[in-house]
Amino acid sequence: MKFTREDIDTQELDRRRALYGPLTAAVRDLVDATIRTEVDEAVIREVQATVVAATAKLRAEQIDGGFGMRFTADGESIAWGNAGIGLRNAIAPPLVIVSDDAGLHWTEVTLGAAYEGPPGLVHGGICALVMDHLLGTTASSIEPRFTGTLTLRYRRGTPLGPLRAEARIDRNEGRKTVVVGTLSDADGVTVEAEGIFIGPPTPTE
Ligand SMILES: CCCCCCCCCC(=O)SCCNC(=O)CCNC(=O)[C@H](O)C(C)(C)COP(=O)(O)OP(=O)(O)OC[C@H]1O[C@@H](n2cnc3c(N)ncnc32)[C@H](O)[C@@H]1OP(=O)(O)O
Repeated sequence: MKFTREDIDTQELDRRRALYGPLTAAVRDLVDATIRTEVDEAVIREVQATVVAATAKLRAEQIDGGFGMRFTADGESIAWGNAGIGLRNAIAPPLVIVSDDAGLHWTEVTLGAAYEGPPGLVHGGICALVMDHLLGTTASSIEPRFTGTLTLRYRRGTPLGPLRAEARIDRNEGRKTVVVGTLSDADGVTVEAEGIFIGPPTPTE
């Protein structure tokens, strides 16, 4: 697994956020526009050439493989390639997860055309991505946990549009943390989730 330390201060972190965040948002918008455009063929071909040229510019200098998980000297995590929350990942919705003192974790997100499965509904795998990340973050609120088993019950279709997901720890059993949660639209719950998240063995195990 790729965990690395970035020797940068908060000011530099903010500068990079301000640089890459808008690029990612523009690419995300491009994905949505690509799905929904009705412009004529000549414009499609022109845009394709423009996008190919832009991609070639970005490829002029690249890292090998994925972005990995980086940490600043202050312990702040930089998971910018992450498929759920990555600041530099246009595939990511992106999720912004918040929590309260009572242990509730939640995220409010709008999923558009790029996340469609059945017509007008969110793809089941995308629901799983949202719930895996939210429940995993909840499980990892004290120490890191990996998904062992994720169980989802799709109660009804999840419409594209604004959604809210919530999670809380149900119980801890040694290295295992069981987390439960829901995904909802304005009319109520669409998906129920339960996850068993496993931590690394303690040195004595
Ligand atoms: C930190 C920042 C926030 C991060 C948020 C992250 C959110 C996203 C989370 C993810 O998506 S993680 C990526 C998807 N998951 C993986 O890739 C995990 C792949 N699997 C593994 O690495 C290992 O199989 C795992 C760490 C889950 C367990 O391996 P171990 O060798 O440590 O388990 P072990 O066999 O020692 O079993 C320990 C306990 O866990 C139980 N267990 C093991 N695997 C399990 C499993 N898959 N499901 C349920 N329980 C499991 C096992 O029965 C046992 O229970 P008991 O202690 O009660 O006997």
